[in-house]
Amino acid sequence: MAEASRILQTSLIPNFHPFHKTHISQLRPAVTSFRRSPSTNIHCSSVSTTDQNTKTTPTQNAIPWGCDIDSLENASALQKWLSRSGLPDQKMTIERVEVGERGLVALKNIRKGEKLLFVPPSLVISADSEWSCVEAGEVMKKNSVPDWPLLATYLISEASLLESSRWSNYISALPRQPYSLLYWTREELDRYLEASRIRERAIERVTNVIGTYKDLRLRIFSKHPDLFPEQVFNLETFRWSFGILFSRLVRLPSMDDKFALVPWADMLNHSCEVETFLDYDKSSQGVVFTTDRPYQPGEQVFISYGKKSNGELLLSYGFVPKEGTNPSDSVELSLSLSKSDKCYKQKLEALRKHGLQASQCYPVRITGWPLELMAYAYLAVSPPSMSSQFAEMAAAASNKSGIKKDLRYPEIEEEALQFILDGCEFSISKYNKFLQQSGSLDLDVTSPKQLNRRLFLKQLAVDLCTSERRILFRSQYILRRRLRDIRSGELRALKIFNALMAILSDMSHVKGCNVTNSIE
Ligand SMILES: C[S@@+](CC[C@H](N)C(=O)[O-])C[C@H]1O[C@@H](n2cnc3c(N)ncnc32)[C@H](O)[C@@H]1O
Repeated sequence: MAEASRILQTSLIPNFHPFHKTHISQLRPAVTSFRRSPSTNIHCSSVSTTDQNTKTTPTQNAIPWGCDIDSLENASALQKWLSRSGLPDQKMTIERVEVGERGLVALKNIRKGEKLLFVPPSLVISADSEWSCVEAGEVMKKNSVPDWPLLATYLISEASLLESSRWSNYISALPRQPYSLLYWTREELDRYLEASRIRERAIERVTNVIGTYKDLRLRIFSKHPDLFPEQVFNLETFRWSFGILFSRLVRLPSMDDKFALVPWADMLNHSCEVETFLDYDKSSQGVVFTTDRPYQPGEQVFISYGKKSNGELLLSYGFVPKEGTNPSDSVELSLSLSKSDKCYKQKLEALRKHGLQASQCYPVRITGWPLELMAYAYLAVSPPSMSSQFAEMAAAASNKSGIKKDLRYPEIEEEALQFILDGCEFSISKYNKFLQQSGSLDLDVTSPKQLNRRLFLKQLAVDLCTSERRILFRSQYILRRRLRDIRSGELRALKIFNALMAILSDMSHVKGCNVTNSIE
């Protein structure tokens, strides 16, 4: 899943908008993990988040293909089929693992810098793959459907053909219900992720999946009901196929950035320590990745799904790395212009010129915040007398390159830092509220199955919120310290100034006296 991850960090754009790039690499054990007990069998009943017309019914929820997320039976059938179909002998095998339930484990000693996998292009699913139902493929291509919706439809089409599809062994080993926020209900997102910006990202993603499905239905499926019957091509099957794409699709740089599902390679789990990624290797003519560390027999082999925050990993893959283990972790801090600002309109206009809004989100990391955020803060606090600088502040607050970002306005530095601190503290208070309440959130659940699911989702949310709050705590500490320094510096300067003034006034008093005296 090297590259699969690249795509996942982007949001799905309806109406066939193309997806952006992402990155994938690889890794090793020890780092990540959410404690998912294999015995905790969670069956999520998914419901559409926003769209009433396309709300799913319970009967639609059961996807008649795929397997339980930890099924080794189907995985070993996949392994046998791949070997028969041209996958060379492997130094890894699929096993049940601590991190990620199923994963690839070293069978032999593996050296650092060794190439692994060698999945031939004939075993890779991409937009160019042949459709078992040739007519359906032709219709999709005639309509120039972009890669993501095309692949989502392809997967459903092949899955519905069961054994008649050449991919049946692959599809049988895919999770029946991928872990992903796509499977959280709106109520669950609101309940557990209220404090985190990931909630909005998840809602947006679900909305986009629904939009994409409706678009396909309107433009294509409704015109060819024989090829795309609604019993098969419906919102629930699209939720599944997009869930699979979000958690497994990769981009292969050496294959013209082709998006692909790479059977076998997509059994590799993620760890945050590795930076190499899957790619097509021209010399061996297969999809490979190069290890960046040695592995011993029995050790799980990892890749990286890209430099993603914990929230992004939860969004696409349904897990949260252990607190403090993800160097790419960040939290979205939301800041807004004050409506009571005398220059609100002027500032908003300046922001809009650069594609920004009155409220903006910026990623804050444990190591600090971006220059863009500081520029936005300057703009938000700047007085009317600085209106001639609004344009440069707004430009620097945007993510456009080639613009000077490291602006400094010492005269409003303190206000700007206080503004960011207020934003952090407001956000922290939301996390505090959720984390304090989280113990009592599930008391009303009576069904044990539902309780399992709820506890599981809640634990993910608690892990995410704890890691996001930790970053904010750090920022709060840094901001308070800087403000204290500024203020104590100012105080010192003020004291010196006052002392000087006192001396001067004494002197003039003495002089005055002298003058008076002399006049006298
Ligand atoms: C590309 S698949 C990897 C293979 C997957 N474990 C399987 O058995 O099908 C990605 C999925 O694996 C799981 N996963 C990967 N890395 C993980 C990690 N570090 N911790 C927990 N789950 C992980 C998540 O369920 C994720 O959606």
